[in-house]
Amino acid sequence: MADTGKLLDDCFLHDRDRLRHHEALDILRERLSPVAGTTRIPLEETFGRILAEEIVANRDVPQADNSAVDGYAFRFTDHDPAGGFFRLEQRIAAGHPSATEIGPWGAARIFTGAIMPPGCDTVAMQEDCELHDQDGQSFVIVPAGLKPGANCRKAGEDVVAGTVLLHPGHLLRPQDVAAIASTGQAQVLVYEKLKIGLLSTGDEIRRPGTDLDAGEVYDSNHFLLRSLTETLPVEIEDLGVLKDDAAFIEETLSNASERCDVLLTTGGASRGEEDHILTTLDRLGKRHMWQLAIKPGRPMMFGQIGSCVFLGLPGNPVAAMVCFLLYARPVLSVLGGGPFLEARRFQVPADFSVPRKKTDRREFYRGILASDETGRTIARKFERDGSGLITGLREADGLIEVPEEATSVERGSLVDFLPF
Ligand SMILES: Nc1nc2c(c(=O)[nH]1)N[C@H]1C(S)=C(S)[C@@H](COP(=O)(O)OP(=O)(O)OC[C@H]3O[C@@H](n4cnc5c(N)ncnc54)[C@H](O)[C@@H]3O)O[C@H]1N2
Ligand code: MOO
Repeated sequence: MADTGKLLDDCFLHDRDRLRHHEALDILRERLSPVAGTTRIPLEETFGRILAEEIVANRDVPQADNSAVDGYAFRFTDHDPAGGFFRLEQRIAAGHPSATEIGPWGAARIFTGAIMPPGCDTVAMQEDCELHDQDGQSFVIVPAGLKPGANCRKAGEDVVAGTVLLHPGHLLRPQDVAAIASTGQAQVLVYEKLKIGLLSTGDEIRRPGTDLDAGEVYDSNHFLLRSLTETLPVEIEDLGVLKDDAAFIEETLSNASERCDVLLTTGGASRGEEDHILTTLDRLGKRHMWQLAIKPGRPMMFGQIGSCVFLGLPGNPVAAMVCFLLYARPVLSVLGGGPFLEARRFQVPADFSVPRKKTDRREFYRGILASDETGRTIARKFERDGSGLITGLREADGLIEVPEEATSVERGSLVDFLPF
């Protein structure tokens, strides 16, 4: 057997000596801050971007009291004396407000979204009303039972002028963009997209579209990580697949670190002689964390080359995805100006058991949500643990997290579920 004659400095490392999941998260949460610049862009381009300014409503929304239905507007205090019998005086469509005050026992034909005429405070739906013509005058008969202010939307009932709608660092969702639009703001200050250099490593890795020779595998991780990364506002530079050649890896990483905010690699993270990522990082920059007490994902690596953040994900696809969701996603979000997007969790009863689990490490199983016979949500475990099985990721709805101190998982006990 080939022997390098060198004892690796981590060969006796136990999980209890490795950095724990929460220690790693605490370090990342405390030490990271945004590196992205800011830019003012048109509102239509802001979906999925991270806000860099406070959004304050400079007007009431809606701007004025208006009708919520197609119907007839009247003054509520007139209802009893008029016996619900109102003279039709005006017709008001949306976008065509009337400045004329409604007369005593008078009503206005009104349409959804039209501004209430002066004096009116209540609207009856047209389906509930009857029309009546007498001596060339139209009347509307409004039934009893409406509450004062019914079917009238008040000025400012959605947003009052001066309200802070959104804070800097918010990842803009469709409803946020709509809220900004509703206040009339057309340009928004957001963070620039984070520049991410994405690269795979390994002599055996090939891009789809070419034939495979013996021992080669397709670069599924590139597509996994590209898709995961694109859920954040990023600009991806595809740095391709790096051969296991130390000099070439060093040159590529060194050049890329000058143009990218972040380098995201997959493979070569552990300590085989063919795993050059770690040694290259040590030569070019600083390694801050490596080797976590988790499964899968143990060889996860954090560092920097100059001012470029380095995230070295393991090569096994399951480990790559787990590490991306647990660590890379919050890191990329913070660097891009956003929140520390820690995985959300809820508790569900386990519909599986694990008789023996190693302590001192946190384990993440591929979890499938199902319903039991009473309709209660339960979590199943994808039965095979292999870190190379994309099938488990595909079948799963999320991850089941089992903490360090657990020695087993009993069927029926509550487990943490982290949805994808
Ligand atoms: N002696 C030890 N061996 C290994 C250890 C260890 O601690 N001691 N750790 C294992 C664990 S855990 C993991 S995870 C893997 C990850 O190590 P690397 O990041 O160095 O990954 P590679 O060796 O490059 O590849 C592992 C595996 O994944 C496949 N791979 C790599 N890149 C891709 C890609 N872009 N797309 C699809 N599949 C990819 C690769 O072919 C290997 O099968 O190391 C264990 N070994
Ligand atoms: O922990 Mo590795 O991360 O099994 O796949």
